[in-house]
Amino acid sequence: MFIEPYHNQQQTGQRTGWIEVICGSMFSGKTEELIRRLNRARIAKQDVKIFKPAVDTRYHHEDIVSHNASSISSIPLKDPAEMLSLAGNCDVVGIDEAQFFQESVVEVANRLADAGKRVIVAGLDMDFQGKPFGPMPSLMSIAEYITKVHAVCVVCGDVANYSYRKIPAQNQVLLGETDSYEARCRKCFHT
Ligand SMILES: Nc1ncnc2c1ncn2[C@@H]1O[C@H](COP(=O)(O)OP(=O)(O)O)[C@@H](O)[C@H]1O
Ligand SMILES: Cc1cn([C@H]2C[C@H](O)[C@@H](COP(=O)(O)O)O2)c(=O)[nH]c1=O
Ligand SMILES: [Zn+2]
Repeated sequence: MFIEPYHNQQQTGQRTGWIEVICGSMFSGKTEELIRRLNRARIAKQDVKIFKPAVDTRYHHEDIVSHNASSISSIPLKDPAEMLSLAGNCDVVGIDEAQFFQESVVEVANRLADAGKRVIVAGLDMDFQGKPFGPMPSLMSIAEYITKVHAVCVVCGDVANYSYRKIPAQNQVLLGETDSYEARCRKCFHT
């Protein structure tokens, strides 16, 4: 269980920012974990801003919705640079489906953290071919904290870290859920 780190701000008088990445396959609980952390921040009376790529219209145009139907409202964006102005004076920035943003989201996350904000990023670390997805490897490189969550392999019940595509499409971006994808372990992904 991830516990919010304690950052002593008394000594410097300045807020210290940082970046957390939540990664894993589809159905691994990334969105649930993101929502859990953001809800806890709100309980702590922190001002939270939440963003997702405009391309992700799967369950809802604006809300972030988990496969288990928990949800939180968010602002859909085409360009990650918009986060810099929209974040304003907030304490915490949440970003879901980060794999769909351009590489510039890496610089934006750094700038938000440098400005003293806690930045929590969730996204797929690998695509359906088992290849690193979009800006996720770079985001993991610059993050202070990384949490890899796991699904359950629907074939054998083992720990799953791959998103197996059930249909023949070869383009990297293809929105979908259980209709097009299933969580699989290493062995079942490759057989
Ligand atoms: N194969 C699976 N392994 C684990 N959870 C699954 C699986 N299939 C469906 N789920 C559901 O998905 C939920 C996680 O959803 P979500 O947080 O949206 O995951 P992610 O954002 O990583 O795709 C689980 O709590 C569970 O109810
Ligand atoms: C593996 C893979 C996934 N996608 C899409 C499918 C879903 O719409 C999202 C992932 O959502 P989740 O919250 O992690 O379940 O990404 C894709 O476009 N390409 C892929 O290779
Ligand atoms: Zn398996």
